[in-house]
Amino acid sequence: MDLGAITKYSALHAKPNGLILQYGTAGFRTKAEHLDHVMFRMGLLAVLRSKQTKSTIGVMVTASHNPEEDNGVKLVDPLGEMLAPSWEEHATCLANAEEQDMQRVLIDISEKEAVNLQQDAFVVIGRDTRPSSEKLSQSVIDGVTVLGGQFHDYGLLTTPQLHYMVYCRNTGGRYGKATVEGYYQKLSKAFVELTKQASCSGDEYRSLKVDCANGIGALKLREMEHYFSQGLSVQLFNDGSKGKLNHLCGADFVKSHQKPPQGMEIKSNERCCSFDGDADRIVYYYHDADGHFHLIDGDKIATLISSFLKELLVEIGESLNIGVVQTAYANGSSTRYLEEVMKVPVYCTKTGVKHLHHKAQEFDIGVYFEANGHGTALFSTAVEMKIKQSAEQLEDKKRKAAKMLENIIDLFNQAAGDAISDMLVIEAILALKGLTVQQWDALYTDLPNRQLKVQVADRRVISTTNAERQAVTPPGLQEAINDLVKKYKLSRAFVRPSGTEDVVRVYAEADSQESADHLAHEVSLAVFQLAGGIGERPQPGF
Ligand SMILES: CC(=O)N[C@H]1[C@@H](OP(=O)(O)O)O[C@H](CO)[C@@H](O)[C@@H]1O
Ligand SMILES: [Mg+2]
Repeated sequence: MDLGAITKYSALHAKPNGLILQYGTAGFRTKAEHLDHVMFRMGLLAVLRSKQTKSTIGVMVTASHNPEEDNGVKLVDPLGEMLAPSWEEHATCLANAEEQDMQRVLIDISEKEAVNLQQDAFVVIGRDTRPSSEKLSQSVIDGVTVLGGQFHDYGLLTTPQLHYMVYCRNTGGRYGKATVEGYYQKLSKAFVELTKQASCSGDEYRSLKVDCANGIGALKLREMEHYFSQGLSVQLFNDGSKGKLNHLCGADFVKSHQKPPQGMEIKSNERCCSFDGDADRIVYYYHDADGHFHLIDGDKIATLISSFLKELLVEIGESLNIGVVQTAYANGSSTRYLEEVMKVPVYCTKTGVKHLHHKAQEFDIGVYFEANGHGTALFSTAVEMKIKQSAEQLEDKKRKAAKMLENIIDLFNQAAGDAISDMLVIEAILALKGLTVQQWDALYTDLPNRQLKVQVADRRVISTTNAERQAVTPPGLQEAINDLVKKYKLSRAFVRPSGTEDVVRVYAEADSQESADHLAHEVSLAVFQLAGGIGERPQPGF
């Protein structure tokens, strides 16, 4: 470690005095102008992690669905997954060290993690389309080079594409080729094969309107579209040519406001979807003949996918264990449908995809989705091998189903939730099953629900248990919630401190929108009173 060089370069990426940031659910995220030193230091950290794991590590510069002025950074571990929790702590320490303490913190991390500093390091970098991203990714590169690491800068990429690259590079190309071209080819080949097998859907089903949140998804989908145009034609909206990133559009806007994005004209019963700013989330929606908006969120996507996979397994005659992983935000109707109608076991984890991803790895086939549309399906190596064999050995109908499953496996991005990959999976399933968007929506009816935010002095006063569904502290809060929930039918409510914003989130659902709204409001008041609310008391009405 050339400590002299590190100190010299670090001074060029100086940390603003007193600024403290946390490596949160999705890495560091804040106003772009506060992030230069964090980027440089994450370049350093990625080199240490790469040396320690003897693998390629990824660094993604993005702030996903946040406003255009924000930015962020996260590290991607060897198999394309999120950074290990112990390294999240190192990331926080390193990002917050004052200039004069930097060297010591770097040495501490190296010693604690037994990093062999003589080991080679390789880091791959990607960035989204924010105006600040190019310069910030250059700061990451500065950090990588000053510690003697080698790197490949992919430039503009969706977040899941970067996860894919890392996974490919660390598995000797078995997962796919670590190029954008390789990504397009792998997914498109699987998709076109699948749609060729679809007999029951006419051309009218094969087109889709896509709101790209004025982000990277637009660029990448445009590059990719001709690879799969045989199976699907996409019409892009909010492609970044005029609107602002994530402003009044994108998956997060559509899900949280439960209304269509601006800048997209929707005719009744047309199938539409929205990506978020870095294209790792997707939600679907349509207007019915009466002009009512219908949202099809991550829960319904998980239901469509898991029911299709289950049907294929039955046809092939394989009894593999399949599980669905959700968070407390999953609509109660979806959980009930999965468990009672589909007879699929459902598990609930804490919020944040890393928790869902890890749980999903426990099954032969694990399908995980957050209600907001971030998710994918994971297949164990044994399952992949078994299905490949079946696709060659079995007879006729069974072989056809095995072949279909083989292609579906290839179509999923198993490194991370991926809007483009999920979109193609959904389109393939709808085509193969001959389902319209309305028929898909009709699988079950969502319980009306409401999400609210409450400002408190210190959100850490709220601690939770049971996958965040019950509050342990402050005293009396859970009892108050229990009493309120009892007043409504089919009701459920919980509160938790957000991991990405300085707020407490309140979630409520009940048998009518009015009840869900009332319950959410009453729970907000309880939080305000018992957990140190600040500012104006929560007001009714939305
Ligand atoms: C209710 C909700 O949607 N929460 C989001 C949000 O986390 P919070 O910890 O709730 O702020 O951002 C996370 C990162 O993008 C995402 O994983 C999660 O689902
Ligand atoms: Mg995102």
